[in-house]
Amino acid sequence: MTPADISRAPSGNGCVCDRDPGRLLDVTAAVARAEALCVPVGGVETVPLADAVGRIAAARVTTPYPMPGFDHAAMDGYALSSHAVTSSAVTGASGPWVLPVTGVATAGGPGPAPAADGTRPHAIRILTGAAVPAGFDRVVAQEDCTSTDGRIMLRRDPPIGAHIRRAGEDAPAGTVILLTGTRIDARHIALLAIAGHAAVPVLPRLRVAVMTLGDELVPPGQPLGPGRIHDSNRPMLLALLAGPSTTLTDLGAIPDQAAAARDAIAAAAGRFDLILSTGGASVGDRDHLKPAFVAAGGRIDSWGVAIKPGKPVMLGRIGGSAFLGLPGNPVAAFLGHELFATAMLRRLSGQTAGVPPTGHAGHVSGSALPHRPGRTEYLPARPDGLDPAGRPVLRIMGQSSAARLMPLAGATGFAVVDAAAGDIQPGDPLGWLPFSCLSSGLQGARP
Ligand SMILES: Nc1nc2c(c(=O)[nH]1)N[C@H]1C(S)=C(S)[C@@H](COP(=O)(O)OP(=O)(O)OC[C@H]3O[C@@H](n4cnc5c(N)ncnc54)[C@H](O)[C@@H]3O)O[C@H]1N2
Ligand code: MOO
Repeated sequence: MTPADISRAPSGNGCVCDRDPGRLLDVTAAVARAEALCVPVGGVETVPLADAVGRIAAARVTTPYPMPGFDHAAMDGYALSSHAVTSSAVTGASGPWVLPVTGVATAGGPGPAPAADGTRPHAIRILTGAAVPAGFDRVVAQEDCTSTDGRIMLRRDPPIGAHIRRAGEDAPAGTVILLTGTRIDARHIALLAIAGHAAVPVLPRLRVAVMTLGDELVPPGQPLGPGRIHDSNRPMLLALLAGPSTTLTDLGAIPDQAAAARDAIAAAAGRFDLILSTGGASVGDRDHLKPAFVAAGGRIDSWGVAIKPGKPVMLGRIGGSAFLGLPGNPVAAFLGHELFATAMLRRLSGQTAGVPPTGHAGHVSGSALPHRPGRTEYLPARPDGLDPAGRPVLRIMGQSSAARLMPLAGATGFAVVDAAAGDIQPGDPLGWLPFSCLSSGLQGARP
């Protein structure tokens, strides 16, 4: 196909998709479509625990043991035998009681030897973590008794089970300790380790590629000519996407030429689970993304989402890859990652939904904000205390713009203005979408 042919392929609002091309998609519907373009990856790798942080569990894992594995002392002190009845409720007597101490149990130690004369001890010394020997049913902390000449004197009456952690009280043997689709973090590593698992089944890394479109783009470190800018979207997206569960490929900056965009997209098709681009997504004469994508053999699912910033988003599939075409404006590209790329990566890795695209409810605006009904608007913001009614307040970081990186850098998430809302007054409700790079990122798991 020649560049002239490519320029005749669908452009502007004329996407190859099954909806009214003149209408913008609602953000929740657009995220659902983005997810639906992604087929969960198969396959399993087994990795040692040391390499498992950030990977996605490919199967559920159970504990072969009860956790804890045996009854053990929760305090340093003395274990009392079940026949050393001290309770005033049982004996009618009241303390203090004096008991001989005739053995010792330490964590990991063999425990007290049986008495040669067959007598049954009343009390043994026991240290935190030591198995409670058979026949003992209470532990008294050493602070709660006095010890002299191999005897202890108790003033208080420890109830049955005092300071004993029971076998299986955390989880019985066979309990599922890791769900398929969980993004593994330090807590899961601890669970796997205590259950004796040295390795864990995880999904293969997701293959993700990033390209930027634009004649004006110059890599950081190289001199700028007139009208040129340093490419910030590609390093930003690569930084957002970097992690143990992805293998990233930098496809570089592609000039604003239809054939160059087509060739770059065709060369990437099918080699990755997800391909992201920024720029060239709008309706200008040099915005080649849509026609080039079609010319490369891609199927456009949808184009145009009712969000601000970042309206000209293209979703599609090409050669087995899901494709996300984001606008060039840096805040729009960042938001597109938060809304669409994170949802697509979750679906590819078999995870359940994370934060809804309209954010968590319950927050309010700290200031008046102009808003025209139509698009869901995302404003860089940060939490700023509670209002008199106890509701969390969001402070907007500077004037709204699709291109200003400074407010974004000062924010910890997006305040979300409902598409149907008019101008916002202080105290009006806003959604809250924390940045994925500040939280644990991909969330949720399926059983
Ligand atoms: N007539 C219309 N014009 C525009 C519309 C529209 O509906 N009608 N939509 C506007 C909206 S909304 C957006 S968003 C932009 C997005 O357009 P593109 O995706 O084609 O992006 P570009 O034009 O290529 O770039 C926009 C802006 O961002 C800068 N940029 C691009 N790439 C990078 C990068 N990798 N790193 C840093 N900055 C980048 C670029 O220089 C431009 O300033 O279109 C509106 N126009
Ligand atoms: O919706 Mo586009 O990202 O402003 O300016």
